[in-house]
Amino acid sequence: MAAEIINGKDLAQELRMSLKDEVTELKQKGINPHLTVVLVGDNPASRSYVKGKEKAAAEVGISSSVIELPATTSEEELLDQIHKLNEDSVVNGILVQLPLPKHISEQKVIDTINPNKDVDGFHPINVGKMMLGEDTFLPCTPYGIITMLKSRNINIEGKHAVIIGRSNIVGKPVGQLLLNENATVTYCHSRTANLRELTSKADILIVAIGRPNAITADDIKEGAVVIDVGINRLETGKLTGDVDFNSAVEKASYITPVPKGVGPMTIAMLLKNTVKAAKGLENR
Ligand SMILES: Nc1nc2c(c(=O)[nH]1)N[C@@H](CN(C=O)c1ccc(C(=O)N[C@@H](CCC(=O)O)C(=O)O)cc1)CN2
Repeated sequence: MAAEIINGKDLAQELRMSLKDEVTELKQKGINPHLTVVLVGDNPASRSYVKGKEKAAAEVGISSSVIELPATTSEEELLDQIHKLNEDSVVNGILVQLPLPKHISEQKVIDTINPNKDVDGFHPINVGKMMLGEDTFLPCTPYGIITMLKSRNINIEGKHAVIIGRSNIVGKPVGQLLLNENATVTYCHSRTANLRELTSKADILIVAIGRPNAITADDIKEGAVVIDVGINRLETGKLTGDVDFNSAVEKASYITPVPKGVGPMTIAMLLKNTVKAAKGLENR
């Protein structure tokens, strides 16, 4: 039987609707969540993601501002900008769109963001808290993946989760979040030997390779849950994931599509983190 498709676009829409109610209540208490996104350079994909973030924020009543800086911006100028945003009491959430131009250290920039405004959940303090299982801002894509699994009551505890990819944004943190839910986690990456031997044992397979259709039905176990994090733009203009959807859908129990899978959830979780950041102020 073909897998159930977990539609991230629909789930993200549901989440936005419930966030909208929460934001309305916060505003009645005088709390106005505000997100500031910093975009450096003119990467068309980044620009389009930032537009998506602005639109989604407006939909739930979160005010947002975008600071656009040229690709020639120096690291020092960017860090100065972050310091200003850290000090600005109107701003609850700060997000620096990645990737940054090569001459700027992404880690230095992330380290400079006030951890209480780090709605991406990338600051080392927030990463540490996540590892310890403490309440914190969770990175948006991994948080979206866990939310997708929970939306279908997919059992994580005791399951073997295999992650392909070890980026700081997706691979590493999603493995940690699954471990926090008592999964047994295996990380695979470009140097992994016998990849198929590992992927074919996965109850939950998270694919974040960055190569179109790299994983096919032959790589997965019958009944596996397959989460495709890849977003690859083909020469034809078509968007495709890292998983060969047409073959995998016949073997998996659940699968996420691309587009309309994990991508929209990334933005929904960012809004959730921004509301959390604004609520933090209430408790101080
Ligand atoms: N500071 C950050 N930078 C980046 C992050 C991040 O979480 N924080 N993640 C990615 C990009 N990203 C959000 O920033 C993102 C990627 C994809 C989507 C999305 O909705 N994709 C759609 C398709 C959109 C299209 O047509 O191109 C989908 O999958 O349906 C949203 C956000 C890297 N940078």
